[in-house]
Amino acid sequence: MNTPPKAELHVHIEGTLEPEMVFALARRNDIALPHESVADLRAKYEFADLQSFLDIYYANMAVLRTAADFRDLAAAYLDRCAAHGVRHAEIFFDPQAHLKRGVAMETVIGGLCAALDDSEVSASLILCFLRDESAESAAEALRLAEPFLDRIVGVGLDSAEVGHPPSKFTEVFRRAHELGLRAVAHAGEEGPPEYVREALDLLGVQRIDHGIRALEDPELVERLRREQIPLTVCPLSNVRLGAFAELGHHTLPRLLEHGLLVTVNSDDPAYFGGYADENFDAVRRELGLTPEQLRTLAANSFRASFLDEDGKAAFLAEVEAWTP
Ligand SMILES: Nc1ncnc2[nH]cnc12
Ligand SMILES: [Zn+2]
Repeated sequence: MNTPPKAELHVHIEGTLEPEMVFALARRNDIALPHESVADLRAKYEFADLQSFLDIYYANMAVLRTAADFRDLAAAYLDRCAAHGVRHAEIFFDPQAHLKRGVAMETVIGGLCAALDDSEVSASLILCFLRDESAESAAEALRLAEPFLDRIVGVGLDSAEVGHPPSKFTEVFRRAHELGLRAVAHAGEEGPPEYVREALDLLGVQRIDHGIRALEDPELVERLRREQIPLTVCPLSNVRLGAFAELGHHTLPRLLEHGLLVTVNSDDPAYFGGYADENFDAVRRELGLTPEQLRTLAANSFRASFLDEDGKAAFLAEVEAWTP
């Protein structure tokens, strides 16, 4: 599979927890699992919607206890990036899901950073707030992260979308901006186009994660085009969570035709059947994207990143030099 060098801007590190690692960490931490085998666990990865995925995603996370667990998780993801042409990664993590289980912020960030510091892949961390938890809980997570702000590039917003509009988190995003952090938010994955507008206008985000439902609102599409707001689209995720019946029905080509700054990402690759390179290959195969469109998607990923201008230029030269 030959795909261009790329950045991954939408991956949840907890979503890279492969079933084999669930079992290995359960053994290491002496945790009993309600699954007979790796195959038994994997057989449960049939999702009707976002919530049915989130239920098992949060349950599996219970095996992550120590800094070494978080290090090993991130190291496995970054090794895979290095082997498959992901040159830069901006990695989401969900600290509230760990704090709740008694795992300290320092354990989570310390473990993840041990892997980042050891990797040849350029990488940074984005702290996500869980939108189905309270705004106070999000503010507490940000407060606990303040000693580690030099290790975090930005904040994000994820988990169950419908019924949890961005407006709920205006105050904590205001605080994040005050602390000098960048901001992104999941919006328009299952939620309405209005949530995309709120994320832009109330949270001041620089990218929209998913954003696929924006297409229902022509004025919003025009704004996304005019302002070149990046969308981090996750094709295999959208199919596995039921937004599209099959990949051949995905609206990625329409987003590109509208002139939007679209990127392709994996979201939760251990659950959705493919890492970033496999998402690139799948859209090439199933949507007939041309090598030049793949090059555009890869160039967009660096343009939309939080790298500095020199960093972007160096990676963009690699994309330009790629031969299909
Ligand atoms: N696709 C997704 N949407 C919202 N929250 C998530 N957390 C992990 N994956 C997610
Ligand atoms: Zn996501």
